[in-house]
Amino acid sequence: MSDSKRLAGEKAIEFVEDGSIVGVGTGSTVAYFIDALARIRGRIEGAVSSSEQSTARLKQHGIPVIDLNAAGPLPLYVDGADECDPHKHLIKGGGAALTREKIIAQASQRFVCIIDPAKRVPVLGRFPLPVEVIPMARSMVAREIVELTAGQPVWRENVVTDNGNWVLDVHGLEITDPVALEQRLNQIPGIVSVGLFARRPADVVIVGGEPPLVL
Ligand SMILES: O=C[C@H](O)[C@H](O)[C@H](O)COP(=O)(O)O
Repeated sequence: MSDSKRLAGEKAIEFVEDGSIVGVGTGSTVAYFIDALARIRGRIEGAVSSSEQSTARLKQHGIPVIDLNAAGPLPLYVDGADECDPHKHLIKGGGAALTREKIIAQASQRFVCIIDPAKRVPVLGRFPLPVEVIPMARSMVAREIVELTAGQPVWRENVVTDNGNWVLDVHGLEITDPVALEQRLNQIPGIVSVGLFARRPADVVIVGGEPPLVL
């Protein structure tokens, strides 16, 4: 598993443009991408980071971390996923970094998603859908989700996001229309962001293996 994550992360380096600022996601697969990026750090201007975790790793490698507001639109965003369907729609947020990830994905011209083969599914939903919520809205949002979907929201206790918020994981979904579900959930007050990347899916998916598969 970790070998396929490493192979996916290393393959993504081929998408990095010289002199650019690279958007960097979060997670164990991205950690391999950051390590590979370190080997070419002289060729890039820096990185925009989606989490404190990735910022720490980038800095350890001496890669300059640049504020998104100072960077403008990015040519490339590289990130992992918890699930990926055949339309490159994703579930993300297993590491609670979904909101900043979504912001950087939106700011990027090309989103390259790096996954191991186990992340590929025909229909999203086996992995519980993460939803970042403002703490005071947790119970209300959970009730709304129960009313709106067939899912069961579970509070991810003891987890506080980098933005100071909480996470609900919605179990038992079979997401046949990810764009519609993302839109509907986004309308509930108190939801900061939904870990569905359907309105802005990945552009390229790299599945780690020998050789890696580029979809
Ligand atoms: O919040 C975390 C991110 O969305 C990750 O990209 C996702 O959880 C996949 O992580 P990993 O590469 O560790 O499986």
